[in-house]
Amino acid sequence: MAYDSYGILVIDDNNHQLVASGLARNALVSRPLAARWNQRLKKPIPRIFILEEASPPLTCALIDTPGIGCFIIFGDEPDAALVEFFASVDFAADILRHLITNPFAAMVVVDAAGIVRYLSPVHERFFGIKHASAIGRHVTEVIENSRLHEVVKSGKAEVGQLQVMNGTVRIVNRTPIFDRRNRPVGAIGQVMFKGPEAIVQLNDEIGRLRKQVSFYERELSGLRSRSYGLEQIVGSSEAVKKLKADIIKVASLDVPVLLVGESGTGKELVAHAIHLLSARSQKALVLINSAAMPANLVESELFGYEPGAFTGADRKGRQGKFEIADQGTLFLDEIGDMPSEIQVKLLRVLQDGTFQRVGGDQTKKSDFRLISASNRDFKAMIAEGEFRLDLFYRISAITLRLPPLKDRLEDIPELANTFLAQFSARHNCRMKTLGSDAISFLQSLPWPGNIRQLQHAIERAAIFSEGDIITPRDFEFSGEEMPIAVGAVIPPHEEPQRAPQREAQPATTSMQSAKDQVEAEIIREALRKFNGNKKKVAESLNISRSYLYKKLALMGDHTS
Ligand SMILES: Nc1ncnc2c1ncn2[C@@H]1O[C@H](COP(=O)(O)OP(=O)(O)OP(=O)(O)O)[C@@H](O)[C@H]1O
Repeated sequence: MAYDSYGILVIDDNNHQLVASGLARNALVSRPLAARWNQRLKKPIPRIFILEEASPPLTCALIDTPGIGCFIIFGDEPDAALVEFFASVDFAADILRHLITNPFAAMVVVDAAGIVRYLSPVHERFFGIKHASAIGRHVTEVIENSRLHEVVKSGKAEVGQLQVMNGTVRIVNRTPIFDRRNRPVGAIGQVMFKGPEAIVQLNDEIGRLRKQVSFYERELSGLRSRSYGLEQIVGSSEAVKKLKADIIKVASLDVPVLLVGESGTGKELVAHAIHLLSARSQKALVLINSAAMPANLVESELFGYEPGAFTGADRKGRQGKFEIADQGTLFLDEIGDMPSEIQVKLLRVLQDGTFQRVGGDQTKKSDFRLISASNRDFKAMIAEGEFRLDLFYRISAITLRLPPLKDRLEDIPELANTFLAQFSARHNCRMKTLGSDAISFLQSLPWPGNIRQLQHAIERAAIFSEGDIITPRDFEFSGEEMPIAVGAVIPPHEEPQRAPQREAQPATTSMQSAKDQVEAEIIREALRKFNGNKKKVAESLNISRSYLYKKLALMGDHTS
């Protein structure tokens, strides 16, 4: 059927067609419209709808007054999305009105030539221009820094851009508009007027994130350049000199090495140095901490697993640390905490280098060098049957003993200065120095947490000290803050070493409460490390279990 472009059908209550022009002269159009009009009380007619009965379907609009209906018929293809919107939302017009008059998001509409066709009232007020006076002018004459005319040309939306207008920064969205044949017909600009304070907040947030990014960049470059070589092991005491000489000797021998020493003495640092000085340095150093891992995961972590080996397993299966460490070095930290069933399996791997993945039956081989570490007493563990003697022989072909900090107090100045320099480089701040009284103070302490504890104490003092020179006072607690690790967990039968007496200080009470707080923190940390296992906590801190329970009661622990 050949259509005119438009049609009008006016019809009254008695179904008399008063006007039928254009498309409405065709009975295939007017008849179904008349039928709808006739049924309108039973089935209301939307303001805009598609007349599906016509072929092809036509878009129609209805305007009615009591007794008279006027259908306007559009010959073009119907715009399904628009018609559907108008047909299904009976407050569609209110939405449109809201969009163009919203006081918080002003709108400007330009045509394909960049001429303003509409400017919302809030925008007019903002620019101080008379109502409707912008219409017909090029957008660049009306709106400072506008790019809407460019957006029409490029056809590319610009979202969330900052635009300076009237000396104020606003966030704008610029969107090109296309007709149904995808031809650019104009563009709309939306300006967020609500809450300029939100922009200030956003700016602050961006500034904060930028700082954070640059902090992590510095951290990362520090990590990358960190060679973990011998030079990382700070100290010139005889004990450290001997340790370094031993590391050089054992590194080139391709045999297992066991590192023993209290927590925080630098066992991991030494493992890195041995690996870097060995013939395997170009391959991976794979780290695994048996204590930090739930017992049921140790096996799959070490040996890997086949697809579907257990619930929650990766569908593709996964390589274990042994496989990953092939040709390289495996650092097994806290080996003393390894469950006994895994000890047997580890022994087999160390004997012939073969193993099977969990859930698999294929024998795999890996050639790695084992460095293991522990702060536990192997003699006692073997005597109690907690650690296999045959495994101990296998892992300890060479044993290096790391000296505790209390045996090398002369290294404290060098270590402390290194930590201060690292701290200032990491946080991009001026380096503080330690006064000689602060150094003697640090040298008077027992350091059960060894170098890690010293490092934390130095960093804390660097943060909290007021001046550029750190004094002994800066290692005391401030307000509710934890004091630095002045004391330690001191077994009940031992007397703490006394810190130098300082002026105007309620010495006894503050030292006692400092000691209590330090003990509490160290106990809490150990509880976290050993998942609340009090036997292990007591062992690792070298205190009796009854003393631990007493302390927990004082700390208000109700799990004891
Ligand atoms: N000689 C040293 N020179 C400089 N830094 C050191 C030295 N020894 C240890 N550290 C630092 O002290 C911290 C603890 O060291 P590390 O983790 O190697 O100790 P660890 O003996 O493996 O401890 P744990 O038994 O608790 O795992 C690390 O930040 C490390 O860089």
